[in-house]
Amino acid sequence: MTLEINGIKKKFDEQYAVNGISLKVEKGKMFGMLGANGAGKTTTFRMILGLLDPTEGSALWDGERMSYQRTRLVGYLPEERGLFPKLTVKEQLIYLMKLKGMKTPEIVKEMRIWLDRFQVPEYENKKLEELSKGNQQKIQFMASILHRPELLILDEPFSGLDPVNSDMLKKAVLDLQRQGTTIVFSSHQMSNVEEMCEDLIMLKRGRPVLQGNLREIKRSYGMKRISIRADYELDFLETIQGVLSFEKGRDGGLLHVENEEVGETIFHTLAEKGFVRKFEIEEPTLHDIFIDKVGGETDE
Ligand SMILES: Nc1ncnc2c1ncn2[C@@H]1O[C@H](COP(=O)(O)OP(=O)(O)OP(=O)(O)O)[C@@H](O)[C@H]1O
Repeated sequence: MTLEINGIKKKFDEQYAVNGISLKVEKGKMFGMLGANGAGKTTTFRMILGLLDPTEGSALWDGERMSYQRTRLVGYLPEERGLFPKLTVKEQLIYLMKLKGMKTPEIVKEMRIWLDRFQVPEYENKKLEELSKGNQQKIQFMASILHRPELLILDEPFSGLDPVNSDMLKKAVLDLQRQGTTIVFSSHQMSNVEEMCEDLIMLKRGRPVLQGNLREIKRSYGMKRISIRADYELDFLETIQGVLSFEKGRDGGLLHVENEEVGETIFHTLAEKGFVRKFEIEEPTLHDIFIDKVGGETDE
């Protein structure tokens, strides 16, 4: 079972929101979709789910387009959370999961397992509006997975969660992956993608600007980051050719340079000037790469 997207495009009012994305996610893999606001992530998800028709190209799960008849196969955590504030947790999960073809006793059983796991068993009969935003999100997550989908699409699952809840959700997502669920998720928090995904795509204005295996991307990315500690003024580093940025720290700084050779030049320059307490060349973080590729701007 594979998620396969072939040259997908979506045009709204003469403008392409998604403009030629192709990718493959094998069963049991976790795939990250990154991009600034408006880059086309949600539109891509909606096409995978069959909620929007592509203008061109196709999105297939296990060789077929997603359709209402195949709804049980997929779970979706939408970015604009869609629960009923006046219904209790139990009422809405029963309503939503019946739409996925589950029966009430099975829903209640699974719901209790997950409420326990999320340490909120007392919420079963509470109205959604009585819950904090973070706890509402746990319920929304449950609504995307109680039916044990093969393919799980999570649009910004960690937004608005405190570190404890974020960790709890992260563990739950990783467990589902271990059990064989194929997961695609978007996040603005690069550290989560870095921790969880092997493969990713980075979008800018609906087009891929980077795609592939995260480790490979980092290894082969020209840009490097260098942490320096030295006892003398380092401002001159900014003027060296190939230096992309310099953030001054208390007794040193963090440099981004075009490539490793620039790093070597800097090392020799520093060594001639005096004692260097620390000089470390590292691969860029995903955050560095995102800023480099997408520029930190929004696409809207
Ligand atoms: N139904 C629609 N009609 C017209 N334009 C749309 C529609 N849906 C999305 N767009 C436009 O398509 C572009 C991509 O939007 P999309 O929601 O897919 O981005 P995104 O990457 O999910 O952004 P965010 O990170 O803010 O959620 C935006 O410019 C948006 O305004």
